[in-house]
Amino acid sequence: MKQLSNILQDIEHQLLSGSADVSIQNLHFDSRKVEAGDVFIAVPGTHVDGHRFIQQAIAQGAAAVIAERFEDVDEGASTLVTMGDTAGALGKLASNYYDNPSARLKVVGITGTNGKTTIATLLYLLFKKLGYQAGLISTIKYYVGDEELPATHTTPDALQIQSLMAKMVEAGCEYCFMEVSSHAIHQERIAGIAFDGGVFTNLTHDHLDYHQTFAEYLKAKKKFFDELPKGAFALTNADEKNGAVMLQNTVATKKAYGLKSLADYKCKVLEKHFDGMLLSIDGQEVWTHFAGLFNAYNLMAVYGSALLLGAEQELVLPAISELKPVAGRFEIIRSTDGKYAIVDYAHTPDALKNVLNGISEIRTGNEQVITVVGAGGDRDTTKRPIMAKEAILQSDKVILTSDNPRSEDPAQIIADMETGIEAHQRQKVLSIVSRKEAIRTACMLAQAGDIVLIAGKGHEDYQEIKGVKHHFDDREVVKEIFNLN
Ligand SMILES: CC(=O)N[C@H]1[C@@H](OP(=O)(O)OP(=O)(O)OC[C@H]2O[C@@H](n3ccc(=O)[nH]c3=O)[C@H](O)[C@@H]2O)O[C@H](CO)[C@@H](O)[C@@H]1O[C@H](C)C(=O)N[C@@H](C)C(=O)N[C@H](CCC(=O)O)C(=O)O
Ligand SMILES: Nc1ncnc2c1ncn2[C@@H]1O[C@H](COP(=O)(O)OP(=O)(O)OP(=O)(O)O)[C@@H](O)[C@H]1O
Ligand SMILES: N[C@H](CCC[C@H](N)C(=O)O)C(=O)O
Ligand SMILES: [Mg+2]
Repeated sequence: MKQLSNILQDIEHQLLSGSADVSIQNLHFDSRKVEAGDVFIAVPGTHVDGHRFIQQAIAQGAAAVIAERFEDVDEGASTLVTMGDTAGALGKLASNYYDNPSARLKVVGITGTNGKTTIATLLYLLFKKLGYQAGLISTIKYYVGDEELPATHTTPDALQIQSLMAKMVEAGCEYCFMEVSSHAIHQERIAGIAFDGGVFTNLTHDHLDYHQTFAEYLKAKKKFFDELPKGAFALTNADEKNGAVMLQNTVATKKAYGLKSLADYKCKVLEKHFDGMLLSIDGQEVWTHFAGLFNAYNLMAVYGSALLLGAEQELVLPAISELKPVAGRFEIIRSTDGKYAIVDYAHTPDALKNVLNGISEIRTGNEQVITVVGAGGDRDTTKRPIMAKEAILQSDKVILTSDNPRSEDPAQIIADMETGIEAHQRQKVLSIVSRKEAIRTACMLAQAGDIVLIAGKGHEDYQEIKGVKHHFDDREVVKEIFNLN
């Protein structure tokens, strides 16, 4: 059993009352989970301040409470400790609690607006192919070696991260690949992790509801690289305008991948097809099962990271050649009469533009592109009209529909998207609130050879309407319409 003093190691704090030599059970930052013998850490949140729940945690038998301040608190039998920034300390406390698992793993964090899940998942699969045990923390799933666990967040809270990493160490993993979201950086969910590498993909419009301005969003992403330790690598996208900015103040070893600009890891696209691309990576020809130029970038991030982690090029390239697309990322479903549906998780203007670019690159003739797209409720509203605009620019027909409306009125979200449409484009657009009906209509409008892009939900197997998650899977809906299985 752990003592409170064990978890306070190397963290500046003041003991306000009680003893640090008290035995402790579990750590919690949610008072509702506190049981006798646990430690409650009060952190300021985005909705309420966790400091409001200190008395409740004490009443539930907390052995200790760690907070930035105590106001009108009757400590009872609990030890009280104060420290400057509890949100920042949470990860370190948890790391101490689990015997610093990240120091025993090679941890690579991937950040940027788009491509994180793809790169993290492909790195996990690549290192498994190379014969290592690895862990994955990503939007779709968490993996501890081969054990699959449901994902709650792209980057979960600090306690969950450290607990997952402890399980990875226990399962014999050597590597951990994790997505690092801007929310996680801003909320310090990643504090206390000993990173061995950081990867930057790109920075485009998203999450401005949370970060308010693009400059703040950029600052959050950059903080990740600013705080990487010496000895770690910082791998960036040389062709992205914010790529160099990200590494401006890092002490980590700076490296870059790219297709156009000067870079340490270089790539050329030799051939583009529906079922893959032929790439030249550092002068070596590699067939890949990925379509879309953006995936050449993702694969270069994977390749560069693998080499920086010490893997050998002659083993990495053949393994890359065997990798397959990640669930719901440019997933192609073909009907028996020759129509193509592509299910893709593009839920930002830039991702939508890129995925449509990807489709344009492989169009051979007069195929029509019909795009079905919505936008999530309770999320950045400013991206809605821009997403509609991007969809129209590269589609012959667009059906605006619902994504996850969450607490919002789906018709209003569609109306917000419609403001991005110009009068002369109106005849190209249909609005259908039911996502199933929207997909059905698109598939009916399509002729043999045509491409139906179903964007926004990718791997998701639910649709959240008025706070309730209903089972819904774009891929299942398409297969039913195409009479497959
Ligand atoms: C806006 C946001 O990011 N919120 C996250 C945040 O919660 P919060 O700050 O809002 O919590 P709060 O309700 O204000 O409560 C503050 C504190 O009081 C505590 N509390 C609260 C009530 C109580 O009775 N007792 C108590 O102790 C809470 O446990 C918390 O510690 O901290 C929580 C714990 O880490 C997260 O679960 C929660 O994620 C919410 C659910 C969420 O939806 N987040 C999304 C936006 C998110 O993080 N997304 C990114 C991906 C984005 C992307 O790149 O696409 C992700 O990494 O998943
Ligand atoms: N490198 C890239 N550049 C631009 N767009 C991309 C890139 N990689 C993927 N995309 C597009 O973005 C979508 C989301 O990809 P992915 O899930 O890998 O990103 P993510 O960063 O994990 O997103 P999230 O923040 O939602 O977890 C894909 O379905 C594709 O349309
Ligand atoms: N991680 C993103 C996922 C968005 C997926 C899209 N389908 C939506 O619901 O908006 C978010 O939570 O903003
Ligand atoms: Mg992701």
